[in-house]
Amino acid sequence: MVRGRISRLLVRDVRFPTSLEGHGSDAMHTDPDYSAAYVVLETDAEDGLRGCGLTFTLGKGTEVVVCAVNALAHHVLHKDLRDIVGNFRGFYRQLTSDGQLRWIGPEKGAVHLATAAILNAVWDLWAKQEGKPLWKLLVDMDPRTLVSCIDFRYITDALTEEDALEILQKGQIDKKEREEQMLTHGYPAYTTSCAWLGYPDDLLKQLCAAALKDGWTRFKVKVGADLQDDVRRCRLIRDMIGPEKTLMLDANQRWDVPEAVEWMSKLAEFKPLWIEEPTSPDDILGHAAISKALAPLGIGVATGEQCHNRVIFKQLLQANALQFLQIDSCRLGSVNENLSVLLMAKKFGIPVCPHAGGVGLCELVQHLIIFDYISVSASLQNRMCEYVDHLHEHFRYPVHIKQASYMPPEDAGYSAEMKEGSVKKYQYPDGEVWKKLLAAQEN
Ligand SMILES: C[C@H](O)[C@@H](O)CC(=O)C(=O)O
Ligand SMILES: [Mg+2]
Repeated sequence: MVRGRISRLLVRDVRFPTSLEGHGSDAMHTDPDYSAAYVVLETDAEDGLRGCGLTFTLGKGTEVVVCAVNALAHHVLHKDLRDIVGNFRGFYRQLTSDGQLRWIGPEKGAVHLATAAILNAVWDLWAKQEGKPLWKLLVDMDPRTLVSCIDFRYITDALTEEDALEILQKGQIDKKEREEQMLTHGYPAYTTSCAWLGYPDDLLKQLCAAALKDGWTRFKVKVGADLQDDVRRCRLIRDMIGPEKTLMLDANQRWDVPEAVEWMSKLAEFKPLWIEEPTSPDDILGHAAISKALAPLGIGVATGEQCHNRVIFKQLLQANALQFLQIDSCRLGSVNENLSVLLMAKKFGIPVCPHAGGVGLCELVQHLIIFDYISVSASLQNRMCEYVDHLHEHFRYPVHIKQASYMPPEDAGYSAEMKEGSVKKYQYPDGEVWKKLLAAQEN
């Protein structure tokens, strides 16, 4: 069924001026323009199917990632899709081991984001050719094939191929029931849309009231820039949602380790479930120290949206440094590397609560977490997937939220395909939106 040689790779720099209204703002990213390095793969198979993939970036960072995608393109061009997916572990390793590009990674930074964009497009194409949404392609795949997509290099001290196989084989039990449950009720979500750091209090109140009306029960608030502001905003949201609903806080790496502990002690009265990214995403022992200090206050540590690769996740797990693990469909090396992290999380008994939002992240990551529930974790305890209500209108197959849950996508593919009209309009710098904005800046 898998067919065709990759005949063309096209990558576009697509940016949305979200910073103009403070959407997506946090304590470190004060002017985020949600953007994507958007990849389209064409083949010589005469089925008209194209593989679409992206990685999430912010504004100017996109041009760097676009360059990296072009630099990696020769690995995928003229390859037979059968050869790629037939030896997916080998292909993943080929992309991440490019003798020259590896020097500016390895498996991190712009070159890894570019790897994710390309591989996301490959998975989209594969799922489209099989006529299934990606989550279903994964759910129906036999455990050995799933394991053959994973590069275990650097993680065998925490997860061996045999461990992975055992977890996936256990995951086959009652799989059909869990699939039915997902199709009926969806995967539980939380919203970050009400409380970006740049939003004034009036807007916070208005958005929170609307979210409560729509049935949301879990809310994330951005913190970390100013303690008095945080106290005021947390009080406002906690008063509106009441004591029973769930509140999470996100500092986006703003603090040093002792500062994180001290600051969170002051916010503990608002009963947050977790503090997300309290410090540098690379500081594994720092996260462990914060976890230990905040445990008596009933506050967990969540991190992952800027964890470069499976090695960082392995160490966070080994060091008891996190209580909630946040995979990201575009930061890690696509489905391949995310599979290894989902399996490690299962082995260490840590719940996965994916990072979404941005542009396209909700569309993609819903597939991974639905697969995780059906075939790996088999649990919804302490688990939820982030949702952000921005930019879905630019996708051909946007997410479908029902009663604060992600409903499993039905269309074939990885839901990454953008509307061509949107790509043209928001392409940087020559899309109509940017031409106007850039001209206005000059005057
Ligand atoms: C810059 C992004 O909007 C970031 O704040 C997202 C994030 O931390 C989250 O969704 O969590
Ligand atoms: Mg975050």
